[in-house]
Amino acid sequence: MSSFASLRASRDARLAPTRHGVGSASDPASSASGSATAQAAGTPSDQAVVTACTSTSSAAIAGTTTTPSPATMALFPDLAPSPLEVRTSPTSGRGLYATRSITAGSTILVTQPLVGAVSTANLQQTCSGCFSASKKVSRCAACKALHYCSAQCQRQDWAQHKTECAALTRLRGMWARAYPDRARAGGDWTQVANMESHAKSLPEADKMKLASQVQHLRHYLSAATPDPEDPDTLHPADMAEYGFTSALELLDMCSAFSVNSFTLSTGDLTPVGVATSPLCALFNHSCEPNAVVVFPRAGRGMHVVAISDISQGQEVLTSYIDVSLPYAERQDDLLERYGFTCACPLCTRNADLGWADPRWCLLHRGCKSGGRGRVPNLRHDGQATVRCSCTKTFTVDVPQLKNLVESGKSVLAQDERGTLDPSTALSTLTSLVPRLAGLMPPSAHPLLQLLRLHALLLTPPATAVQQAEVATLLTAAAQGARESHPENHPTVGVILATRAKVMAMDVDGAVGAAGAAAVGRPVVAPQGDDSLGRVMLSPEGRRAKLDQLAACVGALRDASAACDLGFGHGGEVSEDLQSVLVGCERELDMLRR
Ligand SMILES: C[S@@+](CC[C@H](N)C(=O)[O-])C[C@H]1O[C@@H](n2cnc3c(N)ncnc32)[C@H](O)[C@@H]1O
Repeated sequence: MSSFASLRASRDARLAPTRHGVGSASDPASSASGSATAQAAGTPSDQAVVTACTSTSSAAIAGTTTTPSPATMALFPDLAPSPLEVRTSPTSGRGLYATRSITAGSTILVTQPLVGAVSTANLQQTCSGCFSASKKVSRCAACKALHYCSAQCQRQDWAQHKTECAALTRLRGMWARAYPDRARAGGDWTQVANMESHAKSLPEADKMKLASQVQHLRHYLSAATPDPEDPDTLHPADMAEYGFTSALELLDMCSAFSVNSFTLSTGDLTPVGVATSPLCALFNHSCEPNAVVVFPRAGRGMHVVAISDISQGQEVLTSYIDVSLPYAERQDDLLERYGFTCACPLCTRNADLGWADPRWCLLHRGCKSGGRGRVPNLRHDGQATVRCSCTKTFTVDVPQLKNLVESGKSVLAQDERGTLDPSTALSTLTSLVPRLAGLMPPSAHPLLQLLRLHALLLTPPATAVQQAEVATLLTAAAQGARESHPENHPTVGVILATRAKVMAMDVDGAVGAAGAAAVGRPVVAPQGDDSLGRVMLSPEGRRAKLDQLAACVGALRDASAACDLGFGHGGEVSEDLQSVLVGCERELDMLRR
């Protein structure tokens, strides 16, 4: 975790170059997005910032004229060895462009996040040093808030954690005194200043939310150094001490962190917090990205991986949101948090009324061409007529559909907040998932996410029947994810990896029961052990077992190939798959002899 420990020094450091004109005329972007100081002072750069923030078209539009941004390049030495350069487009501000052709699966950039923070819900099972998810973490004895997987991680994080540790310790004590019942129950500043902020163009209500965050921050910063004469009162920190001269500057900084943060995730894409990297924040967005930001190995930084071939001069685009969401939700998220309307090819396609987006469509039962129709307006009362891509129409009971979709979203929201009760959720999903699957394909929202959650709640499977059920759920999820994500997206790899590992599990003594289900064979029960402890099988059982193991090996190889491209040839998921694969191949080999 990073803190504001060196804020004052680093702000001082960044003020000098800003005053001497980092934003030169040859680099309009750096003056456009400018420094917080310049914007607050009301220089001409203000207008440029507002223009960039309210742009409504995508950087991905072919033919958009771009200009190089050498001053921004100079700010980021990590860019020098990468095949990327900063250019500015009139529609989306600065962005990163390929200086040579890049093939799918290549790691384009590796960098350490400047700031990383584990979210509250994940604090107790995630190391705040390397951000790996681990059951064996020890908490910081002083603040009792952060956890570490090793003494080494804790030592390395101490320089960052020291000030916040003091603040958290004091805040914990104050909170316990205020709520005794509840307590019993339970870088580089120049780069930061260069991040885009939308503070000035935000609607009033959003500004108020930001202002409340600023107040929290001021209290938090002062908490580490109590007033000796009044230690029980928390006074907001004097931000002038940190180099801020106006409230707007502070709003700007909080807004910039919100616009430029990334989901911090484990090697298998499980979200555990937020990370900020001013360098990675230079990537513009597309809902059909050609690159992804991943954290393939705990503690080894964030990697930007190409998921399709990128030609020289093409903009490298990542996605700021979950690309499997329907158009309306993607647009809402992007407008609310990032202040722009996306006009990427996927969003543009939504205007084609003859196209049923796999993320938001209904199955046309009995359609010979497997056609689908667009989900009607869920505010519609009663039956709605839906046109299938085969041109025929079918009807849908809208209130019933709305009810199912909303129940699904509510389960997902509980899961995101960390308030999900697993046994209640399991019983809800056992009836909800098949009902939704009768109406929509697995690629549609929220069915795709529910299939994954249902499988997760049944993992590790307790019986061979459950094992087969998990494999079936994940087979559907993988099929859905392929349709709702760009090719080679690591999410598909992670689903395939989970499925393959479940198939290879030894449940009820019947190895690869899910593999049996996958090839339509009965589960093979062992007939006992021989004198060497080897499992004995009848000839028929041996043949079935061979098929099961072959199915597992096939699934593991498919997953491995998908993860290779999605994570840039390496990472925890790929390594894990390799070790399971070696075991299954060895077993298959022995059985064949
Ligand atoms: C993380 S920053 C990306 C870098 C930014 N262009 C800059 O100059 O610093 C996010 C901001 O870039 C702009 N942006 C990113 N992708 C865009 C797109 N597809 N269309 C329009 N604006 C975009 C928006 O203003 C957004 O809030």
